[in-house]
Amino acid sequence: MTTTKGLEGIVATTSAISSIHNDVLTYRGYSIEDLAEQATFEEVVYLLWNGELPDAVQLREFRSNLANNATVPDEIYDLIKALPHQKVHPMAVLRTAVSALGVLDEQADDMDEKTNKQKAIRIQAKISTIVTAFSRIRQGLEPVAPRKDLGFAANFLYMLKGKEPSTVAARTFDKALILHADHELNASTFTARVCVATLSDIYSGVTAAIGALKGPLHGGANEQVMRMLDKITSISEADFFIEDALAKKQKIMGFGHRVYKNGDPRARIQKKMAEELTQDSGEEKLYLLSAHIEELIRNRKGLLPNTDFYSATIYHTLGIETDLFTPVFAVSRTSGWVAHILEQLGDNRLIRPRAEYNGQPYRAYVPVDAR
Ligand SMILES: CC(=O)SCCNC(=O)CCNC(=O)[C@H](O)C(C)(C)COP(=O)(O)OP(=O)(O)OC[C@H]1O[C@@H](n2cnc3c(N)ncnc32)[C@H](O)[C@@H]1OP(=O)(O)O
Ligand SMILES: O=C([O-])CC(=O)C(=O)O
Repeated sequence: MTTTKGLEGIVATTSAISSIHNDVLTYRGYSIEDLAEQATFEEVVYLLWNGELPDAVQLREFRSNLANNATVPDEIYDLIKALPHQKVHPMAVLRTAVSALGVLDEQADDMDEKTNKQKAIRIQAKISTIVTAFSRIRQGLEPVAPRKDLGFAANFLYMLKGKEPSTVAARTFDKALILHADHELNASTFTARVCVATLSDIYSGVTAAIGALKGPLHGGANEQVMRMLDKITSISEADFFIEDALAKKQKIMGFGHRVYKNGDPRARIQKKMAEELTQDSGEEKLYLLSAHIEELIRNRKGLLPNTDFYSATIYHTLGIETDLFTPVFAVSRTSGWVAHILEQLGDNRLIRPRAEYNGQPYRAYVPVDAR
């Protein structure tokens, strides 16, 4: 048996959804650069789930399908209100609420492809409503109902703030969602696939994936990046802060990657987005600090930023609360999880690897009185 710690380098499945090859990331064969520049998030979700970009009619229908399914049942609002708002992490709320959506969906256990795709639409559409409702409820505000005339990205920001976002904000957020939509066999996607490969339902798969995304070595890193940036109040402080963290053998959040060793292509796009957005909004200080830290870590450790690093600057500048950064990632990545769940179920086999045993050798049982 061969084993590598953390399954590094192990090819665990075939997949036709996204590819990372020579540090180039593609979704269904389209480069992430082209999609981020030219597509909308809805087009990308359709692409991930169906294998092809939609034509104009298909896109219109898909958009209205999402918009028509964005309202959540009252039980979800009641559940969110009943949770201890000030103490609980929004990712824990999201995990609980998506699981509850499954409880309330009478078709949760219908496993045919058509019904699974309808449930996929329902989950993708409702997840924005859940995240934004939680944010408002914990501030003592009423949740804002989704609007049918807004695109997915604009609707999220509208439900969060209660007012329509600017065109720049909506487009920047749309692009950010595209960049996070899928990423081959990352930890949360693998989790989703393992879960549904037992023939468990799609809600269980997404709930399990949310749990895996929450951790700071994965999606949770974007929140930790912002917490770090908040602690460093000026560029002149950054050198000391980073040196100190490295001396203490702490990991610098938003840097390093299991697969990319020459840099994450998404981070390059996000860096430019962060620069433009912060210049536009007069918050350039945060971008300049981030760029300085990137330079420091590159020189000190040879490490490059991953997709979580500049996300922090972008989300913060868009006015998103820091602990909502990872839920925002989940809103986008749901599209990838669902694509992988559908692919897994389309040609399923139970996922059950082996463990190389390194415990005690075979030994005789000793009765409790004799121990
Ligand atoms: C969307 C995403 O999930 S992107 C990843 C988000 N996560 C983060 O940003 C958290 C910070 N980064 C990390 O912890 C890691 O780089 C990971 C988890 C992303 C990848 O981990 P692995 O492939 O297991 O690499 P591993 O943790 O073994 O690191 C290899 C070496 O680089 C160092 N290293 C890797 N990342 C960092 C970092 N961010 N800061 C400091 N040192 C680092 C490790 O300490 C280790 O050094 P050593 O060989 O001297 O012990
Ligand atoms: O692929 C990974 O290991 C982590 C990552 O970048 C992602 O999920 O977007």
